[in-house]
Amino acid sequence: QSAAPMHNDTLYQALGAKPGLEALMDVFVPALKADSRIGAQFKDTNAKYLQEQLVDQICMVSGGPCAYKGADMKAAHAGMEINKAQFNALVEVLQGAMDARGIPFTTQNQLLARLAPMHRDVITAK
Ligand code: HEM
Repeated sequence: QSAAPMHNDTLYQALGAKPGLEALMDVFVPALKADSRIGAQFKDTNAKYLQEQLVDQICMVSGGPCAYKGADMKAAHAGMEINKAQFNALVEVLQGAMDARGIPFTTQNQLLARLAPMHRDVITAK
């Protein structure tokens, strides 16, 4: 059986495919909960569930063979009054996690570029 990808999965592979994303989320979600700026917003969040959703979502947006089945970004963050500073804080925590996992800077920026448009659905406060 040929493994010819139906689409470009270069970014997914650069992130270490499924094992790489799982390892990244093992660092990222605890770091989010520990963050002094936004950690409190995740205090009641089930880390395992969030990690699984993020693995599937990032797998999908990076071109991997996954289907994200969680809530859409607008619904997931509705009523949270997330502002731009909080969004940027999450991005910083993600950068820190990617650094800790040794993900190259260009790969980091490619992922961030694919997540950035989600700000329209996530940020609902000034
Ligand atoms: C690009 C930016 C972001 C992405 C890709 C993202 C992704 C996600 C995903 C996939 C979920 C799970 C949805 C589900 O329940 O099915 C989620 C939930 C959540 N997100 Fe985000 N998020 C982003 C930004 C933020 C920011 C900036 C905050 C707050 C500072 C935040 C706070 C939360 C919280 C509190 C939950 C709910 C977890 C729970 O159910 O307890 N998110 N997010």
